[in-house]
Amino acid sequence: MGRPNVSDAFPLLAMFDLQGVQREAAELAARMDGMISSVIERRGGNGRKDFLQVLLDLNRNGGSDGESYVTTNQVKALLMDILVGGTDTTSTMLEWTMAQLVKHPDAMSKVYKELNEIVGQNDIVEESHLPNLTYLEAVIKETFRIHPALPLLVPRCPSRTCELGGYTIPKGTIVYLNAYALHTDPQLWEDPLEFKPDRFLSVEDDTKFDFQGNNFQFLPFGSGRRVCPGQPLAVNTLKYVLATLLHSFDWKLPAGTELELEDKFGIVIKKMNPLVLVPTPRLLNLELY
Ligand code: HEM
Repeated sequence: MGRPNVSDAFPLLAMFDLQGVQREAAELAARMDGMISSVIERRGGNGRKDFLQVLLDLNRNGGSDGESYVTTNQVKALLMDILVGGTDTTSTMLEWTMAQLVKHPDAMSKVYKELNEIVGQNDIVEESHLPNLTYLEAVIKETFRIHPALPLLVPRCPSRTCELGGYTIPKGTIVYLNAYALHTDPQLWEDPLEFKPDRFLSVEDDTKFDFQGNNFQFLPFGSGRRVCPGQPLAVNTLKYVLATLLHSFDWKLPAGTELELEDKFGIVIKKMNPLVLVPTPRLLNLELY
């Protein structure tokens, strides 16, 4: 799954399902539905208060207002959204960020310096450190700029004919928005293909390039009403996992190997070859591991 489907670009071909994507998707959806149903059945009412339990309580008892009720199918759809939307994207971005840091030792040293200052080598990374890791955040933004996980975002389809930038877009047209082209447009970015995290630190207004899609120059999570609903979770997870991996270990390529940054075309743009790195502990107190 996750590969491009020719029927998305040529809807007339959809009925033929030339690549078998629709059939495969239906089979996978049925398997995932089975998996999620069994998780829900096994959960019962064991008092754990996590996201699933909140949804199940709403499903079984309704909200405190007696109205905010969710159906079992809605619970399943939400879990499916998190699994499908949140796993490949986050792990892919983690891999790209580590690859860019290994490729750019200057940036890597600055991340280590920041971690030493903010966290310290006698401590482990806590959620409270994350807002102060500003250089790491710039590294993440620069990686998102050069490697947006979903370079064409989610396709749009206007429900009525509209005018946009002097073009008429007929009702029902499938519109793709090329975020990668915006992220690497030489009219918008200086040295667009160079990895330069500092560009995000030198802007005076730090909300100029936030992750929320308010600036059409930078759309790693899309924009508007289809903007990624998992954005805050994704950014915090990425920051926390990266900070912990980098703070705890030095990372080197295995001897005799070279790093390449080739990508593989798909709905989520992944590295062509998986990144392989060798970790060496760097914390002063081994009990922290
Ligand atoms: C680094 C991680 C992630 C990246 C780069 C990413 C990126 C995106 C992008 C670009 C879109 C399309 C937005 C648009 O077209 O305007 C999207 C949609 C979506 N994302 Fe994410 N996402 C990430 C993590 C997550 C997580 C953790 C979740 C769930 C917990 C999630 C759930 C979704 C869903 C459900 C949609 C579809 C929204 C809709 O069509 O209305 N994503 N994501």
